[in-house]
Amino acid sequence: MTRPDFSLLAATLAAETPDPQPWTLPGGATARWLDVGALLIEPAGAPHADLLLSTGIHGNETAPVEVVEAILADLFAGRLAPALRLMVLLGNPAALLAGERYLDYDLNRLFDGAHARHAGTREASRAAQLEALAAGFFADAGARRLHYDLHTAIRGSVFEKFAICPYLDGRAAPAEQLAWLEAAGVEAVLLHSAPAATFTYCTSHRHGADAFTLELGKARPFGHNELARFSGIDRALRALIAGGDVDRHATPRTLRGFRAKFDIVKHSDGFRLHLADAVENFTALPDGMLIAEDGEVRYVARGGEERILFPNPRVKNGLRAGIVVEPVALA
Ligand SMILES: O=C(O)CCC(=O)N[C@@H](CCC(=O)O)C(=O)O
Ligand SMILES: [Zn+2]
Repeated sequence: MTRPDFSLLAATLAAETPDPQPWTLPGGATARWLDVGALLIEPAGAPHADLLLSTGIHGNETAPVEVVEAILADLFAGRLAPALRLMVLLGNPAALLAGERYLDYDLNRLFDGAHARHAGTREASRAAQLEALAAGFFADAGARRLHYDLHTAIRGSVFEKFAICPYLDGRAAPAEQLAWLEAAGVEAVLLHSAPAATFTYCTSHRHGADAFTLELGKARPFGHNELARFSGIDRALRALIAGGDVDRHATPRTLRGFRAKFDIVKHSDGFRLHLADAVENFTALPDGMLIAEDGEVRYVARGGEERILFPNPRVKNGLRAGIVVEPVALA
């Protein structure tokens, strides 16, 4: 992958109200800004799918922004011809500019209406705006609705690239999607066990999208990403956008499955996490280990099969400070 010659962040920050005038891309597709950090690209012919690609939901996670920028640069130059309807959303431009996960509140805890409980924060109004853009996009969509929300993680990980499938209200994750993720270099998938206020739960639950949060490596500032490490997802997205053959009967072969067993919640400033900063995502937790405690509440590992994901004692009180996961067979 080469570094893109188009900056979605710079283009987004250049105008408070983007020019809504559509323009034609080489090959006949059209592009237009729908709102701040929201681009819609429509193919010249009938679309084979409707794809929402979101990135920069967290302002410290910059590599996926560069992956998407490189794809956009090629679409704009006619080096890549879209065969699907594509909406690109740059989640939190102000936080990206600051290089921070968020400014006032974690944006990925404010979807599916949760923004109403945090009115007045900058992220609450952005979550409402992104939710409305997603609703508008999927209102005009066909049957094949996709949403990939691209992230990188604060910690290193036993599985460098992994996907998170939001709670599917009792349905199984589609095997064809899991196979696509595997082909994109994803090594493991976490299946959530409960609704959440994340962007992917919102688009899955409200709009019937096959939606996944993708964790593609370690979070680093702009200018410090090794883009070669993102070539798998880059290739897979380009093939999808170009309308490459999709095997609807494909099944995953090597992908490891996990399910969320319980959340570790930070209730107060007294929260203590008993894991060093160097502990990676998906590290196994020995039976009986005290993972964290908060006053009377103690989080203890049971059975020896459990692993830790996203341990973070610095989240706001009331939010998830880690997830304990366990292996599960993928159907
Ligand atoms: O590295 C971390 O601690 C967080 C990485 C990240 O932003 N993960 C997402 C996962 C969303 C989901 O559960 O679908 C998040 O925490 O928002
Ligand atoms: Zn993130």
